[in-house]
Amino acid sequence: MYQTKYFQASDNHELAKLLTTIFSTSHDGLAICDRNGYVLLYNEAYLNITGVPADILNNFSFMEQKEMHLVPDSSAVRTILTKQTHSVVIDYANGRQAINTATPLLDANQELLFVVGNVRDVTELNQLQKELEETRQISSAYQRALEHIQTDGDFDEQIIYRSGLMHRIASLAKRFATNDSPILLLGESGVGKDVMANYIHAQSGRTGEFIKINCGAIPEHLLESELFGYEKGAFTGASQSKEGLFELADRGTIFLDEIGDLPFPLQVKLLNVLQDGRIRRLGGKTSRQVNMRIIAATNSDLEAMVEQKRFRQDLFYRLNVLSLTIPPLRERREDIPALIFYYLKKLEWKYQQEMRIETDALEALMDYDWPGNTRELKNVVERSFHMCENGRITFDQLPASIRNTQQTALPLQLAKMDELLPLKEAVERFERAYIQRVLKETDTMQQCADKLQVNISTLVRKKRSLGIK
Ligand SMILES: Nc1ncnc2c1ncn2[C@@H]1O[C@H](COP(=O)(O)OP(=O)(O)OP(=O)(O)O)[C@@H](O)[C@H]1O
Repeated sequence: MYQTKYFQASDNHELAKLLTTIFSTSHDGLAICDRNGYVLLYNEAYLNITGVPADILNNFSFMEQKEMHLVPDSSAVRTILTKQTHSVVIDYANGRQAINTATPLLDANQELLFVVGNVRDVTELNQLQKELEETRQISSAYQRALEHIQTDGDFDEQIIYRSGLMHRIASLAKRFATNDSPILLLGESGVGKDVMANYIHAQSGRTGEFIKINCGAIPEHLLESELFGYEKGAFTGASQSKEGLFELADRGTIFLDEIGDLPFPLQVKLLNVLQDGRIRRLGGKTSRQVNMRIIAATNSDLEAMVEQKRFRQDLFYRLNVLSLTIPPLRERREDIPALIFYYLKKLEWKYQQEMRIETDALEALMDYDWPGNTRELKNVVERSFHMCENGRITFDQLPASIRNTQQTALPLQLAKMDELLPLKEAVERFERAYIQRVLKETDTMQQCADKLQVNISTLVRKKRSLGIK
């Protein structure tokens, strides 16, 4: 301590008052204990930073608090044992992180009188550092997404990915693109089969058109004439002849989406086209050669359909020469931020409005399982873009299904428990997980006890018996 020549405390009372003011207004937590670790004095900041409730400090020594796992560590305990100054970084149960320093005060015989503990909250500092790091990562993801968008040009033909898994699939697609064999694209709805088909066509160097038809969306009797075309008079109403989609796709690509819905009679016809590359219009007498690439896609289990005799085995083998399975988004989570930034960028350009996404919102989007895959993600980003205020997408604006991922995780995990346990153990597991979750969501033990509607000593006992640190 430094003292100027002007300092003169008139008596001990005045000095005590001065020290009390310093003690109670300090932003650092301060706690003084005796040689047995019993707390003698502490300030408000100590309670706020550590989250240890006053009645615990008043009744339990630092050793007992550590033993009961009320605090993860204690520099005071180390100082009592060694009579040396100790500093430790502690992550308290309330989520705060602090540098906890204990200094011994020794008497003339080098015996320990008191330990002075100082707790400096570094949560915000670390949080700022973490956010800075995240912002750096986000902006580099942004940058990479932008570079990708800029180099590949047309927005609508983009396949956005960052995962190694998609990288391998896209490389394979690029290799497949250059030959003429049929390609079968498999994967859940919304994973990007359509986008992949477009990409393959764009990479193929084929000069003709990319023609898409959804085999499940057109009634059977129309589908045949759509695909093969017809000659004048082929059926009532055929007043003129018309080219079919196969012919239109000459020198290009035809994309048969939902191939599993192709009616059985048409499956034979498609097989013939695949075998000889020739088509004959309805009512036509001659067939003509077409040079088209066939890409088929489905989210059904075609092999199961073959077994159930709902899909021809020979056609399945013919289509399945080159197949690509696009994994669901939840199996390639690195793609999620890249897709989010890609869609945000598109919207920013369209609406000429800058948009930022807060870290916790981004984290929630990355944790979510996306049953509707990229299609669902695109809709969520678009909805959030329009709902947000002040150019920031926040966690609260996300759909409830995404916000609740964390909350539903616990019952789901329990639902997935396949071993049968004695009831007592099962209840204990649940209690442990539940208390840990509420501890995470609250700042102090008191708040946690209030949420659980138990008193704090019950909570302390439970934590101890369940081995919660
Ligand atoms: N890798 C990707 N990059 C950019 N956009 C994507 C990507 N994957 C999917 N999308 C977008 O997600 C939406 C759904 O994709 P797509 O229609 O290709 O899925 P799908 O697998 O063909 O679905 P379905 O089986 O229902 O037809 C589209 O708007 C598409 O632009």
